[in-house]
Amino acid sequence: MYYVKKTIEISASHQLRLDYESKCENLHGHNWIITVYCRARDLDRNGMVYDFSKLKKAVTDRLDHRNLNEVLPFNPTAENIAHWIVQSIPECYRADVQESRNNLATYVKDDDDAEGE
Ligand SMILES: Nc1nc2c(c(=O)[nH]1)N=C([C@H](O)[C@H](O)COP(=O)(O)OP(=O)(O)OP(=O)(O)O)CN2
Ligand SMILES: [Zn+2]
Repeated sequence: MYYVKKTIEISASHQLRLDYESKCENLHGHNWIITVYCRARDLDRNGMVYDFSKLKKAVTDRLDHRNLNEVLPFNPTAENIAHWIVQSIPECYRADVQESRNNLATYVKDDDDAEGE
């Protein structure tokens, strides 16, 4: 199995919809660090699991310099964003979404989800 990992930095705002009072319900921004992990049993005809440039583009085109509430159809928590990235990129099995130095969420595809790879 081959593995690649790409780290991408984006700037984006969000506000969380929560069932308790929180400052995070106010619109605010982060310089997010997103790490995308991909794997493939075989390389493509270019000798790659997934082109690093294309991985960056897949994330930045959709999220960079955006209000995440406007471009994502779910509550934009770090966990939900990590899950969305894994679902959006077929070769991706894990995503780390870091809001700040202190806050990081990871989603890892279940083995059950990986059937048919
Ligand atoms: N499990 C999650 N908890 C929180 C999320 C999240 O996505 N998943 N997001 C937020 C907010 O986006 C907020 O920006 C971060 O809040 P907080 O940790 O309180 O930020 P601080 O800068 O005050 O915390 P430091 O510890 O000083 O970095 C909230 N929770
Ligand atoms: Zn936030």
